[in-house]
Amino acid sequence: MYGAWTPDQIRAAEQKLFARTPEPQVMRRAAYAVAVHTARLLDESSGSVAGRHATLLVGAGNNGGDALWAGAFLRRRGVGVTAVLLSPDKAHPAGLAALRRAGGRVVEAGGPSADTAGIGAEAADAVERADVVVDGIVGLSARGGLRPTAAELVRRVTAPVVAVDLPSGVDPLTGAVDGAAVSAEVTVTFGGHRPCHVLGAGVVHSRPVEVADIGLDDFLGDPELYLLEDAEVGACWPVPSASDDKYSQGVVGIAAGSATYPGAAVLAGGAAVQATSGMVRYAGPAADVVRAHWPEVVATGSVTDAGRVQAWAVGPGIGTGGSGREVLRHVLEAGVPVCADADSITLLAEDPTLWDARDPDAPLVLTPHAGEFARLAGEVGADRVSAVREVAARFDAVVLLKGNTTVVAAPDGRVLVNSARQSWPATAGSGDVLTGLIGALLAAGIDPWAACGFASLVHSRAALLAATGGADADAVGAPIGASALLASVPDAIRAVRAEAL
Ligand SMILES: NC(=O)C1=CN([C@@H]2O[C@H](COP(=O)(O)OP(=O)(O)OC[C@H]3O[C@@H](n4cnc5c(N)ncnc54)[C@H](O)[C@@H]3O)[C@@H](O)[C@H]2O)[C@@H](O)CC1
Ligand SMILES: [K+]
Repeated sequence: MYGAWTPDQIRAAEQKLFARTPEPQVMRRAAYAVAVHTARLLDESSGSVAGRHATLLVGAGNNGGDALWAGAFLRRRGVGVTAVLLSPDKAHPAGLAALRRAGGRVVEAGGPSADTAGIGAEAADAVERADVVVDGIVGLSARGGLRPTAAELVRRVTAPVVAVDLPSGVDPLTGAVDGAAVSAEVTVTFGGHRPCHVLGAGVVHSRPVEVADIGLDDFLGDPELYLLEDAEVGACWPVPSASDDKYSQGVVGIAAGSATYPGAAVLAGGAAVQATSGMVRYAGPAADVVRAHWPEVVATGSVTDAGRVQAWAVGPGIGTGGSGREVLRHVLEAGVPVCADADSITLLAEDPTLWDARDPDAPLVLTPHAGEFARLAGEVGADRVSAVREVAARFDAVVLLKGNTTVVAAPDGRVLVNSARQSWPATAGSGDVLTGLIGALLAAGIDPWAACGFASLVHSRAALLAATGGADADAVGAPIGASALLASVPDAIRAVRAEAL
């Protein structure tokens, strides 16, 4: 897992770092990393470094300082450098002096020759002929969308962009974009990810993020967010070993579907079958249909006569009436980890006495989409991380909020996120598959918070593989249904396990 820290956490860590290493030296380290990645991008995109032209978009603070120092380093590589100052009187003095000493040009964004859009001729020309642009407009102190001049300059950029710390125009904390924002070919950040690199539109605007070491690691503390890596999911995914048998990997019970809606039971049960080698029990009125699709599932007509299980997944398609409520109550009383999804969440929101049925020692996982979350705890709002963290603590449950970026909060405040990169999982029945994956991992004894993260990563990977026919993340895809997603689960598990080798 790797972490993402908020601007406040980063600033606090930087203050501790500056007690040991002078700030100007830290900035030069940061700027040098920016210069290295800018030279690499120049080489990749225009075939050479020396003789090429880099244009720096320089804001009023230290983000601009990084860009100016990076420009000075690029000058040593024979790159022509022009700094476009958005706030000439506030541009970082030392960085400006360093760039000038190194033979860089400095122009104002506006100035007397400004056109109707407020852009001066020299600035327009610098953006026009850039082979690469370094975005030093704003970083950790960004507030709101880009200001008009910055937005107009960014609109005119056609060359590839290296974003310093984060793409300007993206909210550092939520990743939200309100109006214009830089789209970077690469983002160079310092010490660790920021939330905006992994949340909302920020994921797309940041593209790959390179984390430069500026000596911050010792001072960062626990991150605001954790991110899973494929390799660790692959390393932890339960697979049978010599000493295993059909019981030892955990038996999961699936309480889903109804006679009228058997599909959810087939998808959730199938996902549990594909996820691990443990036995899968199904309990509910869709037993015949489930048996027909998955003969390995041990199916019974009701939860009351289902055998022992190590975990339950309950909810999809059970309905929000009396029978669904009794199924949920029985499962909550079973005293094993429960993944409650779909109708279960609506039932829990409508009937608070159901919480009393819960065995206090048995972990509960809730997997709402935004609508179910709202029923349970009100509208999510822009800061999804804080909302999910608060609800997880309130209900003493692991809460997985579905979305393009899935947010998983544990009752103790730990939050992990998984970005689906594209939106292929947004299809009917997709949630039923996720529930089956989570249930199987809970039965295998995986920590509920981690189980949600692992399942979410494999689920989004399966969707991508199904949509692109097994190609890589940026390949062209086609819309999929949940059955295709389910069919790609084994490929997704193989893919992440292969990364672990
Ligand atoms: N303190 C340090 O020495 C270090 C800081 N670092 C750099 O410093 C940056 C933080 O610098 P600062 O805190 O000085 O502030 P920024 O450089 O992030 O922002 C500068 C100014 O831009 C203006 N601004 C805010 N929102 C804007 C928007 N939407 N559009 C246009 N302008 C906007 C504000 O006046 C703000 O003070 C980091 O992102 C990082 O790049 C790194 O070099 C690491 C070392
Ligand atoms: K920036």
